[in-house]
Amino acid sequence: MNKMFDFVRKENRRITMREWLEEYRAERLDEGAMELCRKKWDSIAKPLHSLGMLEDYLVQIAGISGSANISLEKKGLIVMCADNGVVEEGVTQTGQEVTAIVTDNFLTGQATAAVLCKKAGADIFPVDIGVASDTCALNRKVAYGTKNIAREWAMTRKQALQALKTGCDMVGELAAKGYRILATGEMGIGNTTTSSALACAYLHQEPEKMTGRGAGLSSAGLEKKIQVIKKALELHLPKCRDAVDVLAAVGGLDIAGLAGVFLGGAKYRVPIVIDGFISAVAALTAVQICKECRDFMLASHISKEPATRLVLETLSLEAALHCNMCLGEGTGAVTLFPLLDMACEVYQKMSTFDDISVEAYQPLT
Ligand SMILES: Cc1cc2ncn([C@H]3O[C@H](COP(=O)(O)O)[C@@H](O)[C@H]3O)c2cc1C
Ligand SMILES: O=C(O)c1cccnc1
Repeated sequence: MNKMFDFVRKENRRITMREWLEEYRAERLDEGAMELCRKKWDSIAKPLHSLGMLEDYLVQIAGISGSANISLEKKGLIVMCADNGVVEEGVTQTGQEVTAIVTDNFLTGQATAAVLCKKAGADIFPVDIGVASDTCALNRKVAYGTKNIAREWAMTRKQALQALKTGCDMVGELAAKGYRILATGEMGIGNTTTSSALACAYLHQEPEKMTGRGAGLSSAGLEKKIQVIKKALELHLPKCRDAVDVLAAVGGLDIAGLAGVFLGGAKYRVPIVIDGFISAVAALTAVQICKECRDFMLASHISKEPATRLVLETLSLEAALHCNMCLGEGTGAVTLFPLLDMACEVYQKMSTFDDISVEAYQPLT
């Protein structure tokens, strides 16, 4: 047994983090439930497939939950909050202390995602998975921030695995409490830098193409950010053996936690909504670890960060919203909730062709 890995209790026996990952199994979509859902849509008194992607989202949700009887009553947003050591390279417009302030604001209702959640009827679950100071969020701290990727690995492989498991377990806990759909969000100054680094590594792209201005970086700052990502990739990638190593080397605890949430979606049959660029990179990370978990993801919007399209294309996922948003926190993902609720209302409540008189649908002569 490798002493490097922590012991955790599972099913009355002790398994290592590594064994946890090896034992992880994604469920498969329920084709029967999807077919029933499609048939129900086609029976509703409206032109066929006229709600377009809204119908497709619900078909996918039926496949994920394993039932054509869809309910989105209980909705939640998991926000993974963590600091990123690379901030000391000057790759962001604001300082690291903003992470803790916004993290606390999720619970007081002052952060943007909290306002949107309230309006959308969703509960918000901020998780402190690695903020550099103590916060009021749910304490699942793996470390007080990561190391600077321009100099060393962001975290150890063990920490990356712990963060993955933390995210996966969160989905299990919320599924047990009746949550039927979960959105993903993050708060971590500097995490567009780590996201771009991961996207470059997984998609074999150059930083120039995959790097944007994050939360409002100057042109000089953007050039610096690209050079920092280049340096980190050159320094660490040759030593990485797999996707978890890449995550540990140039990622962050926020992204690792979210990747775990995506793995959890496929394990516990819960639809997980992708937010913007950072969340999409976490989804990509999860798919590098287990490709089947992709079927349990719903894309919400296309972030303004330039690499988002390529990441979503790689995942073969289409997003309904094109709002030019670039805020993070889960704001784009939560914005999809009211649309899904409206689709659900039509799906559950509208008359079918069988219910109504067919003559009413005959053209007037
Ligand atoms: C006040 C404030 C609130 C935020 N809420 C989300 N982000 C977003 O910006 C950060 C990523 O951008 P970068 O890599 O440039 O730091 C993340 O924390 C993200 O969620 C915020 C950023 C700021 C400044
Ligand atoms: O798309 C995102 O996730 C994003 C973009 C900029 C800043 N924060 C988040």
